[in-house]
Amino acid sequence: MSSALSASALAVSGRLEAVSLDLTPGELVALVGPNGAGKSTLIQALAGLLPAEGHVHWNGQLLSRIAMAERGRRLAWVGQEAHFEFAFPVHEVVAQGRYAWGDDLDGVEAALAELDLLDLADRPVTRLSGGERHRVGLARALATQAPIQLWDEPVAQLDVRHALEVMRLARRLVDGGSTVLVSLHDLRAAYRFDRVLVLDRGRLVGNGKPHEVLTAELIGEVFRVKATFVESLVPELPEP
Ligand SMILES: Nc1ncnc2c1ncn2[C@@H]1O[C@H](COP(=O)(O)OP(=O)(O)OP(=O)(O)O)[C@@H](O)[C@H]1O
Repeated sequence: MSSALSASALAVSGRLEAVSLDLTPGELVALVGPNGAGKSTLIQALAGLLPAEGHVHWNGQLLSRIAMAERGRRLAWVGQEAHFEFAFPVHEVVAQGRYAWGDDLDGVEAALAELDLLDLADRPVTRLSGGERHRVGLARALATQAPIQLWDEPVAQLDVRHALEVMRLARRLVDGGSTVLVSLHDLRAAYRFDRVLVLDRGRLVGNGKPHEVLTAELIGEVFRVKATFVESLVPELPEP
């Protein structure tokens, strides 16, 4: 099996304990765990944004040996905080996703449309709502056209329709051969992923198919809640 991104014994002192995992092309992977479990730390370490022990390889190549611009073409990261310091218009922020490609604007318009930002394209990014800013961050990552997308809690602040659209986008990307890793707190949503990783106090305690990993027992141990499997309201996007 070819591996898009693999981590071996990835560790950050006090935050992440020797995590090893493989992310394969065409796979939609959820990362769950309680507050402080290390989800953001793991995502940042995988993206090479945080000094960490251990190794991250991209298709067998050490990520740290890959030049920055090349990394920017291969891997996109969306942080948990959608904070923008400067009042650039939304379309310019999204176009920043193209820097690693030498400033061509390929896909910027499509990314704006995908994240429902066309009407906000000229608005300074500092004058958007929290959810709108998150969508700008996602649009910028999408504009990179990087085959590995690492998204840290991308839907936590989105309304139900935009959240579903982001999940549909993630599914379309993996159907096209990309690898998408998404951290989230909604365990019901995690059930719809191809694979679930569970972090608990910096340790990877679950890695497998949702129904194998997200058992009532593990949920009880890790999240300290009682989980029961019942029918419930399921919002879905209407047929196109
Ligand atoms: N900049 C930092 N310096 C030192 N420790 C940090 C830093 N950021 C986070 N931590 C600690 O590292 C641990 C993991 O934090 P992390 O943000 O990765 O958790 P998380 O699973 O993403 O949590 P959440 O669900 O609250 O977003 C926590 O104990 C946290 O307090």
